[in-house]
Amino acid sequence: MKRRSIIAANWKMNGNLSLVSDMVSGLNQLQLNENVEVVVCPSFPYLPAFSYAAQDENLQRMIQLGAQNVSEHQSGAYTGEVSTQMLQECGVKYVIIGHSERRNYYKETSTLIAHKVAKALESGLTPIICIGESEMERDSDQTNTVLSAQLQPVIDEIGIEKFADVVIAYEPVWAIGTGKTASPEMAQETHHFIRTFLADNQVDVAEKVPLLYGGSMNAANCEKLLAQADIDGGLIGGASLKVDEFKVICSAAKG
Ligand SMILES: O=C(CO)COP(=O)(O)O
Repeated sequence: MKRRSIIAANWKMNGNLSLVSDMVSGLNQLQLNENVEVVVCPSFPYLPAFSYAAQDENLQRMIQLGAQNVSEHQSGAYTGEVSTQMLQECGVKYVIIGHSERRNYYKETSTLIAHKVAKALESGLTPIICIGESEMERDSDQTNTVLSAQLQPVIDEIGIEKFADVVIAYEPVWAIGTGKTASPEMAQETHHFIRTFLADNQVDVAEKVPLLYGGSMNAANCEKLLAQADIDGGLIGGASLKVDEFKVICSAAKG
C-alpha cells in the first residue's frame, strides 16, 4: 500500500525571521512528487510569519505548517501554554507531541502525551507522535518494550482506529543531535516492529500510518534511510536549519 511521504523540520528552539524567509524561498524552488509533503515546525512566535510567507499556491500544496507542542487544555488560566485553536488560527496543520526533549526535560509522561494527542485530533490537527528508546534501553534489549509502552497509552486514549489520522516518528534518543544515526537496517527493523505492533491491534490502520525516522538524518544518509520499506519520511532537527541540506532531504523522499 502506498502511504504518503512526509519530511518534517523540527527547528526546536532555533531559527529566526531570516531563516523563515530563506526556507520559504528555498522550498519554493523544489518540484516534489504529489505524494510528498513537507512540514515545517518553527517555534510558536514564527508560525504566523511562516504562514504569511508561504502563501504562494505551489508552496501551499507542498508545505504544511507544524507546531512543536500544544496544550492538553482547551483554554483558561494556563500561563505559557498554547491551545489547539490558537495553532489553527496561525495556519498550523501538524503538531509534534511527545518529543523526547519534552519527555526528558519537561517530564511529559506517556499519559499526558496521550491527552495531548486526543486534544489535537479533536480539533483537526494531525499529531506527529514521537517515540524512542535511550541508549541504555537499546543496549539492554528493551527497545520494543519501551516503544510499546509509549504507544499503548495513546491507543487506550484515542482507540486504534484514530491512528489513521496520526503520524508516528521513531526517534532513538541516542541518535538525536549526536551525529550517530541508526543504520538503515536497524531503523527499518524497528519501524517494522512498530507497524507490526499496530497491526496486532488493527491491520488496516497499521498499513496507513506514516512512520518517520528522526535522529541525525542528513543529506548524506537520508537516501538509504528513506529507501527502507517501512520508513515513510523523516523528522529532521539540525539539518533542517540549513536550507540547502533540507532541500536535499526533501528531494530524497520517496514519491
Ligand atoms: O530530534 C530530532 C527531530 O525531532 C532529530 O534531531 P537531529 O536531526 O538534530 O538529530
